Amino acid sequence: MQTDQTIASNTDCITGLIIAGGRGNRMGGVDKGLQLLNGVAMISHVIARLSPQVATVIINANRNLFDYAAFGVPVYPDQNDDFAGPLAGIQAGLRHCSTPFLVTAPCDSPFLPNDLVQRLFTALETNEADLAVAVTIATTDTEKPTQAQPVFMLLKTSLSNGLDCYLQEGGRKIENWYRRQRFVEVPFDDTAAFQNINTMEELLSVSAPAANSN
Ligand SMILES: Nc1nc2c(ncn2[C@@H]2O[C@H](COP(=O)(O)OP(=O)(O)OP(=O)(O)O)[C@@H](O)[C@H]2O)c(=O)[nH]1
Ligand SMILES: [Mg+2]
Repeated sequence: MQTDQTIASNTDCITGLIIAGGRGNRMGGVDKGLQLLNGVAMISHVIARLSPQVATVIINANRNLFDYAAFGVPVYPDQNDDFAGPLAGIQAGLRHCSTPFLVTAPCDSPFLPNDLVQRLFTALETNEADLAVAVTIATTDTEKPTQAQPVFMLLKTSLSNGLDCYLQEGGRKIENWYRRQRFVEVPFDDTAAFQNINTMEELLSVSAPAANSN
């Protein structure tokens, strides 16, 4: 059984990487992590949720690096400036990670679960995997029964060289990469916690309930 002490020591060996290196095309090309949600930058919501779950937090961003640095955590851009996708952000995170594990989360999912890291870590250890990925379970019959949430993953830092090779060879798809590893998919039934904000309409619609709530 997992005690408070083992959970605390697990936290010590995990760095949290918030990936904010995208172009934000669907939001009109803005830097999504810096957009305000209920008066606070989206990345601030992610930092607040993730930091209690890890030893230290780092940010991957490709624009407005000084603005991101103002949140008080180290900021690292992708190795190249070709916007190669989230795996390039994970590569940057792995390069600057000094713990044996890295957990990743995107900057545009401000409601991520408070038990994300603990559940990914437990599944990784139990299954003797090198990588654990969150998967959400659909609540209605009409949706796909499960949906991988691959930007939410916990991985061993030792996968860094293999990821370098995959990117070097032109690999870009995060699912294709993680499926080549010893991986485990970890089901989460709270789909709302993984809500992803990609457009201005979505940003406004998630702000509204909080503003109207009593
Ligand atoms: N480091 C890095 N992260 C990226 C890149 N492209 C996307 N991401 C990140 O991957 C995650 C999911 O991407 P999207 O939601 O599609 O974000 P996006 O690419 O900024 O948005 P769109 O341009 O509208 O697709 C977010 O955390 C993005 O910041 C990239 O080229 N480099
Ligand atoms: Mg997104």
